Amino acid sequence: MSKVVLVTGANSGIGLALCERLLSQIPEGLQLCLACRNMQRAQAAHSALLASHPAAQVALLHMDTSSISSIIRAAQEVRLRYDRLDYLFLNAGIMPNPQFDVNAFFKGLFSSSVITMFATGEGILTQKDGVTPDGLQEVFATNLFGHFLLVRELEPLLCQAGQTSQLVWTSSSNAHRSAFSLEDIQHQRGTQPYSSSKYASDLLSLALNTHYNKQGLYSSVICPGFVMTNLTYSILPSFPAFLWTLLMPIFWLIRMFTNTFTLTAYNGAEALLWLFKQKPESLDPYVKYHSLTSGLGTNYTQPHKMDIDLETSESLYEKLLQLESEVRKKLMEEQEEASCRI
Ligand SMILES: NC(=O)C1=CN([C@@H]2O[C@H](COP(=O)(O)OP(=O)(O)OC[C@H]3O[C@@H](n4cnc5c(N)ncnc54)[C@H](OP(=O)(O)O)[C@@H]3O)[C@@H](O)[C@H]2O)C=CC1
Ligand SMILES: CC(C)=CCC[C@@H](C)[C@H]1CC[C@H]2C3=C(CC[C@]12C)[C@@]1(C)CCC(=O)C[C@@H]1CC3
Repeated sequence: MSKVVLVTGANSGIGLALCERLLSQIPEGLQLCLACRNMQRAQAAHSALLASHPAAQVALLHMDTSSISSIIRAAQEVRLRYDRLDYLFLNAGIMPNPQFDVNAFFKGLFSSSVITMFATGEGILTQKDGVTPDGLQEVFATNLFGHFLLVRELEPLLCQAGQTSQLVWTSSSNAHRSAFSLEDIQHQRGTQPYSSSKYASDLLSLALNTHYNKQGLYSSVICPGFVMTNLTYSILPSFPAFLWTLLMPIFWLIRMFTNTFTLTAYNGAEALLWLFKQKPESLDPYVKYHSLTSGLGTNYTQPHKMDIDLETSESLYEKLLQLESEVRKKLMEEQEEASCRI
């Protein structure tokens, strides 16, 4: 039976590396669907995948995870195209306008928390968030809420009698409880929307397990480690990509002390691939699966307990359901208004 796999943010970085690795390891019986916001980049990714795997079944889907109407349209299209969905990789993510605190970085270098700093980026990164045309905070909408809505829209495919499906969230070691507040789930008031959105995805994954396991749907989270991708290049904007490459020897050295420096998208996708091969019933909903690379360059996956609890995850879930019904109502009103005008 052919497995249907949908990957958001599949045109670059970790998402694209996952697709490449899946096609290499599972050459037959895979239907890949690349869900991307930029169709030109999606087409380039499609061509690259087909160049190395000419017989592969790879389809493209336009999806902007920050836009409610785009998610609803894309999900409709998925329901028309496929009669099952085995894996949904919720990978698209942004970290807009990152601010790198150089002082905190140098202080951190000579402190006892130097390893934590390199492993999680804690204390050295903030971001300036924006607002989407739907009126949502951009990071929240892109990284979390759009994906939540997607899962809800694809429920009929994901929760079918007699089969299991897996959701896999690309979370981060930068997901900190301290950045998240139930009173401000969109992180309108803080300066760490990225960390907040990733912590929220850890919580949401737990809640989805609570509500959907009985229907055969399982959710897990991974951390790819520190990977050099478009997202990380933007952290030091005045630092062109080739200069990052020049830093590679330093990064390899740091990897001797923290195996979280996976560095390449191929390595970062390790835990995603590992999860693909697991029986979802055997996974621990309180655990984040980390892609790690040893000093000698060996890739492996390691589980780490997350700093999450059931009560907070349930409260977040309730709030997301509430927001979902609000945005759906608003969308209906807008559609009615538009049809009246015609
Ligand atoms: N790199 C790292 O060190 C780490 C990354 N992560 C997470 O890994 C995931 C992948 O990021 P990474 O590969 O590093 O970075 P990339 O920037 O290479 O990939 C991000 C992908 O998400 C897509 N995307 C962004 N916004 C949207 C949107 N609104 N709708 C649809 N797609 C969108 C991008 O599309 P486009 O090309 O159009 O921008 C791109 O394909 C993210 O969730 C990130 O938070 C987690 C921990 C560490
Ligand atoms: C020598 C030198 C210039 C080191 C680079 C320092 C920092 C730019 C990186 C050290 C740890 C990195 C890291 C991330 C971004 C870049 C660093 C802060 C992330 C926050 C990127 C996004 C994530 O989801 C987690 C990463 C953790 C580690």
